[in-house]
Amino acid sequence: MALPFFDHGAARVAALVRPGMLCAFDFDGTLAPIVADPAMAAMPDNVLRRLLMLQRHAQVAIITGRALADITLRLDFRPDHLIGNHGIEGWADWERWSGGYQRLCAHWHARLIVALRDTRHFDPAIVIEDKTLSLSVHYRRVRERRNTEIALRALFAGLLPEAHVVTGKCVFNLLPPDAPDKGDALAGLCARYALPSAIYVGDDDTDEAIFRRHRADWLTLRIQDAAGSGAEFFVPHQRDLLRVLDTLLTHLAGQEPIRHGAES
Ligand SMILES: O=P(O)(O)OC[C@H]1O[C@H](O[C@H]2O[C@H](CO)[C@@H](O)[C@H](O)[C@H]2O)[C@H](O)[C@@H](O)[C@@H]1O
Repeated sequence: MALPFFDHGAARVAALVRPGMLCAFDFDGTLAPIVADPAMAAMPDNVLRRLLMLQRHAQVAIITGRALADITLRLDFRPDHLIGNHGIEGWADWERWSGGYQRLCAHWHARLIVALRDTRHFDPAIVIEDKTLSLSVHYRRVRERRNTEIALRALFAGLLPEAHVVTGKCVFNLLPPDAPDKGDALAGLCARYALPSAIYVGDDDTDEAIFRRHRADWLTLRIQDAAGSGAEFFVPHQRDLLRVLDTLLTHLAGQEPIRHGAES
């Protein structure tokens, strides 16, 4: 069970936070507030300012479910590491071995487009986000979410080869079954760059691939607690991210916390 970060996290932060560590974040719902239209998601300036300050003392990574082509356009800074498509995209050699994933996703995409044309069974507000190496099937704007979830799950169960389906916020993510996940991505970064420790902040089921690893050199934090989450700590709201970043800055740089308020 995850513990409230601001009540119970101090000792772990003091033990793990040190210069040169990795500070890694999910994007949607973590660095950027959730909005109804995925195309409108953006990181607020007060988050950007803190990430830039963090980069003076630590390496900053973003590990997102979005495609790299998409996330790159949404960032006004260059993170030290950027991994897309839930852990698949962004490695030095990923293009060499990702052709199979592209073909698989193109095949699923074609099947889903045909099936979703049947508006007796599927709400026309369902939207497929084609990310080349994975698909996201969004249903935020449908009339009946519960029925839509049931109908979509039945549709996905008929896909061959079978997809690895990860739920999210009004979305089903369809991933190649043998693809690396976010846990592999974070472990890969730590190993490749010999990083002394890592903190990871995420908000979603796709981040559980990191949370459930329970490594002593990782501190994991979920935005909004969830039953069964493997995260070590949680904070209740996305807006609490600012205080989390300030806590890290205070430990990394001995910096006075930034005042919270309208101008923060
Ligand atoms: O791993 P993440 O960076 O959190 O990406 C997860 C998915 O985020 C996006 O969808 C979610 O955010 C949208 C914007 O706030 C929201 O409209 C949608 O309902 C959410 O599911 C993104 O569109 C997906 O590709 C990511 O997989």
